[in-house]
Amino acid sequence: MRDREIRAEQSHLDAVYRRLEEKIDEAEFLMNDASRGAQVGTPGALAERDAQVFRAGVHLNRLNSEFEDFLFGRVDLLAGRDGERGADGAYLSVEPAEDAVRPDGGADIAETLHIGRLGVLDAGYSPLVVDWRAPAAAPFYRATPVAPGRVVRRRVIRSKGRRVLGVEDDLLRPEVTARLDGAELPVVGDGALMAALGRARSHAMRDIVASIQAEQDLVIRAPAASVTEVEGGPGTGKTAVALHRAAYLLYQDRRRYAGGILIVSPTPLLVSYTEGVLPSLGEEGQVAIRALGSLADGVEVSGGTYGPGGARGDGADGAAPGTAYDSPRVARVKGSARMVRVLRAAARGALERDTAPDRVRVVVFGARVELDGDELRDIRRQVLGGTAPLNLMRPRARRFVLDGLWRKSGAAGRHADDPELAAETRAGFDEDVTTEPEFQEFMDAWWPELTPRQVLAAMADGRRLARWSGRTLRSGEAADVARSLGRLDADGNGPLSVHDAALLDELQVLLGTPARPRQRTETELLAELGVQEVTTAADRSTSRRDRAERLAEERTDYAHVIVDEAQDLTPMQWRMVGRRGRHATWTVVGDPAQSSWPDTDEARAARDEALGGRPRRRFELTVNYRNPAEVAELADRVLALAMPGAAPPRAVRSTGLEPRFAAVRDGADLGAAVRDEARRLLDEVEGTVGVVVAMERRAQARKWLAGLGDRVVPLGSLEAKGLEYDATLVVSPAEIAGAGPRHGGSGGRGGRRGGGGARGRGGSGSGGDGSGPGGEGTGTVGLRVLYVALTRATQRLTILSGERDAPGPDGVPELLRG
Ligand SMILES: Nc1ncnc2c1ncn2[C@@H]1O[C@H](COP(=O)(O)OP(=O)(O)OP(=O)(O)O)[C@@H](O)[C@H]1O
Repeated sequence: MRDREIRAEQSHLDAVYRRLEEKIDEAEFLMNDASRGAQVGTPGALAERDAQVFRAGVHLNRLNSEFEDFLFGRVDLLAGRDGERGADGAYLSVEPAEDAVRPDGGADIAETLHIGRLGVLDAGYSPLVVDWRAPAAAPFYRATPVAPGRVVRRRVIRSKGRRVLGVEDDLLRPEVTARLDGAELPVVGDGALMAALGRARSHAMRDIVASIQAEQDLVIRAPAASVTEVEGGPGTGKTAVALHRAAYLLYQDRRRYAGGILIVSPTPLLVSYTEGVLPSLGEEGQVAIRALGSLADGVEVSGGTYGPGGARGDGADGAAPGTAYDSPRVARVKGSARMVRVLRAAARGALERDTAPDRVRVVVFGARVELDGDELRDIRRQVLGGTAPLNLMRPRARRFVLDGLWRKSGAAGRHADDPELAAETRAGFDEDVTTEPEFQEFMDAWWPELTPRQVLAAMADGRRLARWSGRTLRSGEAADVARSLGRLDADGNGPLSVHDAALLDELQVLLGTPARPRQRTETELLAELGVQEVTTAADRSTSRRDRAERLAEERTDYAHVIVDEAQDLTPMQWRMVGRRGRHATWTVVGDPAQSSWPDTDEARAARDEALGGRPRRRFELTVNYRNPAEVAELADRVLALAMPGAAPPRAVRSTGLEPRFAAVRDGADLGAAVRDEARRLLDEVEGTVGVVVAMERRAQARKWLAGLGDRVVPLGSLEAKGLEYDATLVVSPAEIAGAGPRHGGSGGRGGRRGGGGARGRGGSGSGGDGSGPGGEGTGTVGLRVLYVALTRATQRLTILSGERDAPGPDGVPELLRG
């Protein structure tokens, strides 16, 4: 029966490809026609022809990129009555017509729809394939056995290129005996979801278009007008849903989202893991996936990542060049909204450099005129009374200095009785002064145009930073921040941390960018010389492309902003991201239980400000598609410590493979044990193995695992965020959670401290005591980081304990004993 069903789907797929080939032939004909170029039609006909060429070209591209499964789904439907449609146009409750099912339980299939990555119509404009994002495709995702609507059978089709490889059916109305074309409706296999979940993982995320679940579909198709907030535990598909939502929004209203969709990801690792998904969904341009450290203009924080709760070190631990890591203490200060005040003072303070001249002297109208230090300070104070960005205050400062010089020049009183002559004298005075190179040099030194990097570099001077931060920062905090910036040279060049990026972005706003005279283009220059503009179509298309690229680079305000792992954004990062979406609608996904930021109240306020006053729709995802139940059960023990009362997501899969516990005792070699355990996992799974260590052990871990091949990935605990591996080796839970040695063997469970009462997953309130990994005791932040580490595995999990974990005789570390 399976073979017969595969053959039936194959013949449908053949028909789809035949139709696509016809379209491609048409497209090629039209393109050749267009390139001959000479035929002139009405503007409307030309526009129509362009649109056809474009659409056919899109199909051609899709086909050429050889999708694994162009066609992936099918639903067989009972006859229906006109159902209600939701705000997104999708049917909400399409119910069968009254007489669709006969009293004896028999029924006929009235309609069959095939679902694919793009819509294809046959020559008579009936759908051969319905685009997965079209409202008509919604029942494929939303129907459940509890609320099947018209769907009798849902089929997932597995195909590669032009070949159908398999089919998996879900029977949603088992009580109905349905017939299709006179024969009983066959049902093959036992569901596609499990097959998808069991697949080996690679270094790139896959789309889930064939198996989106009902609660996920509600988020993907939620109306865009408001803020869509999604919470859910690890593995519930938040990242997957966010990516599919971007594709859905573009499909639904391409014109509106021509302003671009921005997806903000916490780490460059997660960006590279996820960036292949959108092209596979048929969307390439218009969506920018950016890591938090790369949002600010011209700033590129590369390499792995770390969150605010987190990493320590100074970039000397093998991280990519140009990357710096802030200790949790420094990160916590740099991420705090208090920095806004500090940066404002620092930007102003940076004007007063040690090298700034303390007088200006010019020779004008044959006399020497001078302003001394006090006079200049008065002028500066007066100018700074305004609220404009500092660099934009320069013309005002220049005018005030000229006024000061004028008043002292003695020329000011001349021609008091002749305003015209007086004005002429003043103009001559200004021209004489401003054309003097000394004056220009003075202005550049006394009120330089500052760059954000220069101000950040100026903050490396602990004494000055302490002055600028006044009472906003405690003196220890200012000293810590200053020390962390010591790695920059005077112009601010040097390794930046992800937190520095948000500071630079804020400084850019405080300083402003003076308008520069636009460079004239070559064409404009030629036109001025009287040469007629002569361009070819190729020139025009190049310049259009250049313009598109330039726009993409310069874009700072998006139509829709999607924030992944939103629980980790610091207040300063929320300000930075908020600036990119001042007029945007938003989708924000996250999990408070995985947050590595300690000051949750402050972050919440910054988040509220960024999202603005738009109405919010909240969704919760409740099913864990990543972890087998055996792994999830272990992770839930840590969740109970990190967030007592939080409901863990429900794992849908069981592998029968319990996590393995191993321990290194009596000073044995930890590195050798890590290598052995990683090897063992490599033998046991087909795909990737993630080895998660405390942040300070990253460089060591890289050495331990050298030579084991690229299926093994060493990761600092905070770098693991959002990622997944077939197998995970978690090295020393106590180190990852930042449990102090005093917990070792103390008998009590270190993690209880700071738990803070029962709280739902979406609960508000201060979520931690702030001691992060590497801190003095196990704080809730550390436990949340450990929770992330324990929830990365899709198949197998090994826990390797050291002395600090106080493992029992069975190797189970103290923190994980139930
Ligand atoms: N409906 C689905 N069908 C098939 N696979 C799914 C489905 N939903 C999620 N998955 C898979 O489950 C895994 C976890 O998804 P994802 O990374 O989006 O979860 P997450 O909620 O972002 O997790 P975390 O909070 O840990 O970052 C991925 O491999 C994803 O492809």
